[in-house]
This record gives sequence, C-alpha cells and structure tokens, in this order.
Amino acid sequence: MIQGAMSESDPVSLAWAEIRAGLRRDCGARTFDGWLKPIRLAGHDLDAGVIELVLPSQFMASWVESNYAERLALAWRSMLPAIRHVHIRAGDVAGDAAAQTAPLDIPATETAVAPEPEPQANGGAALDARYTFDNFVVGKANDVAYNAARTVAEGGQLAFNPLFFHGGTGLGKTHLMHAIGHEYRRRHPGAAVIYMSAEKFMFEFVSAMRSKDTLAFKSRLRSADLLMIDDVQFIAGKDSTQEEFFHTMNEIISAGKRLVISADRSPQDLEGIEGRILSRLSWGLVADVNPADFELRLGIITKKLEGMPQVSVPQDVAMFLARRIQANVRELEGALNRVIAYAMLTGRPIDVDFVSETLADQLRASTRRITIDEIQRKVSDHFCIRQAEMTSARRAREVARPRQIAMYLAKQLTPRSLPEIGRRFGGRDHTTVIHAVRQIEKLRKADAEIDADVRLLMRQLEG
Ligand SMILES: Nc1ncnc2c1ncn2[C@@H]1O[C@H](COP(=O)(O)OP(=O)(O)OP(=O)(O)O)[C@@H](O)[C@H]1O
Repeated sequence: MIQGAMSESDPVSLAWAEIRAGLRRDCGARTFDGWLKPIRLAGHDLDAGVIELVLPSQFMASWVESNYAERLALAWRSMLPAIRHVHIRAGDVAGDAAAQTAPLDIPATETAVAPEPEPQANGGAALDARYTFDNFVVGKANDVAYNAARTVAEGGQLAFNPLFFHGGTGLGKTHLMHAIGHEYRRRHPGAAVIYMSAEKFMFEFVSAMRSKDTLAFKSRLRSADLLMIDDVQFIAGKDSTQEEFFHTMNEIISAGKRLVISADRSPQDLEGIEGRILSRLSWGLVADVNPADFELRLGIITKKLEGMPQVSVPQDVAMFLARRIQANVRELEGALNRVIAYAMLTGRPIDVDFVSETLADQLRASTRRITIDEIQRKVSDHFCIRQAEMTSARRAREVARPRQIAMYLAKQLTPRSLPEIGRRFGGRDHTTVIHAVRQIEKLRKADAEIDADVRLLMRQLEG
C-alpha cells in the first residue's frame, strides 16, 4: 500500500532529502531549480519497493521521466536498496509553495507535513520557517555575521547599510537571511520583507523588460522595508540586471530601508560585478561566514539532534561526524540524515562502526589529506623543538618522545606505509616506526598527559 504523509524523521523522507541534496550538487542550480526542485515525494510502499514522485504538470513529469528517471532510480536504490521502482507522474503537489524554497537537505518538505509558507507581501520567496536565529549555532566562524544579522533584524538605528555576507557554499548565509526576515517581521508586524535570490531578481527583471512593464517590478522591490538578495554572484556579467540592481540598492539605502546581500565571495573577488555596486557593498558592513571549526560542527550536530528526541546518537558518534565531515554544514547535515535514515531502516544502533560503514564514500571524499610534513611541523611547534629534530639522530628524551608521537600520528592519520614513514623521519627503519607506534599506544593508556597531547594534536591536524 502506498503511504502518504511522512514525518520529519522517517527514513524515506530523510533519504529523499539526501537525494535532493545530491541532485542539486550534481546537476547545477539551473537544472535543479527548473526541473528537479518541484518534484514532491507523494508516497511510498517499501514492501513493494515503490516510491511515488509527483510534478505539478504533465509536461514536467514527462521531461523528468525521460531525462532523470534512471538517475532517480539509482539514487533511491543507493539510499534504500529495497526500492525497485520509482514512479513519476503529474499530480497535486501539496505544500508546493513552501517546498519551493525549502532547504534541500532537511526533510519535512514533503506532502502534508510541509510547513505553511508565511505570507509574503510584495513577492519574493517565502521565508523558511526552520531558518531562525534559535536554530542557528554561533561560533568563531560566524559570530560577526550573526551579530550583524541580529542588529539588522532588531530594527534600531543602523550604523551600517547594506549588510553584506560572504562565504563558501553551505555555510549558513541563506539561513541567516531568513532568520533576519523572521525576526524583523516579528518585531514589525506588517512590515514589507522581501527575500529573493539574485537569480530570481534577474529572471523577474528580464521578464518585466520583455513585457515592457518594469515599473511594477521596480516599485514592488522599492517598497520593501527589508530587502534581502541572496547569491548576488549570479548576476556577474549581466549588465542590464546590474544596472537595475544598482538603482534598487540606492533607492533602498537612501530611503533608510534595510538591505542585506550575500555572495559566495568578498567584494574584491566578485568578478564581473560593476565597480559602483562593489563600492556600495563595501560602504556597508562586510561580514564573512567562515567554514565551521570542530566545535561549531559539533554544536550544529548537537542542536539538530535536540530536535529529534526519538533518535539516539551517542556523543562519540557526534564527535566522529564533526571531526570527519569538514566540507560544509550542508554536507554535515546530509551525513547525519543519512546515518539516521539507515539506522531506522536496518534497526541497527548508531555507533562509530555503523557510521563509518554507512558514510564510507563520503568520508573518503571529504577527508583532507594530512601530510607527514604537516605532522612534523605541528608536533615540533607543540613541544617547542626545532622541526629538524624530527629527522635528526639525537636520542635525548625531549626530542625522541615528540618524534615518536609524530611517527604515531603519521601512522594513524596518513595512508603512508611503515617503511615510507621511517624514510621521512631521517631514513629510519620500519621497525623503529613500529616500536614508536607501540610505545605511544602504551603511553596513551598509562599517562593522561601524553594522551591529552596526542588528542589535541589529532584534533588540530584533522581541522
Ligand atoms: N551555524 C549554523 N547553525 C545551524 N545550521 C546551520 C548553520 N550554518 C549552516 N547551517 C545549515 O546548513 C545548511 C546550509 O546553509 P545555507 O543554505 O544557509 O548555506 P549558504 O551559505 O546559503 O549556501 P549557498 O551559498 O550554497 O546557498 C542549512 O540547512 C542551514 O540550516
């Protein structure tokens, strides 16, 4: 029997969230937004191995069927091996408006459980109910951006305008913008808040030009009390859109309204964007959103798990994920979703072995390559000895012990063979490396201080 509505954390919804995130990564924003984003998960029958997907029109359903059926089937099978058939059809797409802007890697966009979109006066996209300040974890990587976002949202006198966020993909810029929108609206009921991607800005502007009706477009945007334009790098090289964008910026700023803009890089690095736009951006507050460090990654996992009280994930698993998935927060969330989905399906408890197995490919791909040179440098710095001691013949304890620790770390954190490690430590024999590894293993059990040193070094090296 095909089941309909699903809850946020049922395995099929989690798998679907993960598949959508993968499609977005692989197919590019344009194809994804045009054809794949509107797909809704309508139901499933796991016993029969069937998944049912719907699109808002027959035309779209046929297009997706002919171009993506195979890929979708493969993706489903890789997440849930029991799936044998993915049925694609046109139909009523419940919750569509909300799902259009919902993030890809968080479930709950589906069918009856889709969050109601907030009313969006003046167009733009609806704000996503899950992107709030409460759900945003603050750390060193994003505290400047977070504080600036709060300031804009609170609505008092602004010492800066616009606020410009920049940072790599999946680090929380869109989340912060939606959070500003929610908070500003909460404090100023009835205010006109517009959030829009720069791509949508371009699309709407070009459509308005074609139908010779740019006036409505201009006045709609300029009536905003808070205007937020995401991913402005998309309008690089688009001259007439940039012209309009520049005037919109000016109007909003000179009317004392609030403007928030984001891009994937800093104003200096935004190639193909007019100088006058860049200098306008630089007049405001430029806040970077950096890759999350270990503590922040752990905080984000912990926060997500707080929202899923029915799921039990031990602390060492949370730490393992935070240590190993370093690329960005979107991937981290995706990995966690995947682990939970698999665990629910297989009924296996979530421990480190289970996670390593489930995420084997992702872990291989996202592991940063740590070099022996890096290890030698870090260990020498830590113990305040010269790096040359790593390869020297001196056997005094104050250099021999750090050298052994470095050999141990080289064995644990790199794929290098024992003879190769020996060679890189001043042409030592592989038996010397084996001895060092055993020695440090023994000392870690017996001496808490050495164990703490090794842990700290590992954490620093693994980012
Ligand atoms: N500090 C954080 N706390 C909680 N969740 C976060 C944090 N940073 C990012 N996320 C989550 O990571 C995911 C990706 O974030 P978001 O979409 O905001 O990234 P982005 O920087 O806008 O990326 P892109 O440029 O690709 O659009 C979202 O689900 C978001 O909720």
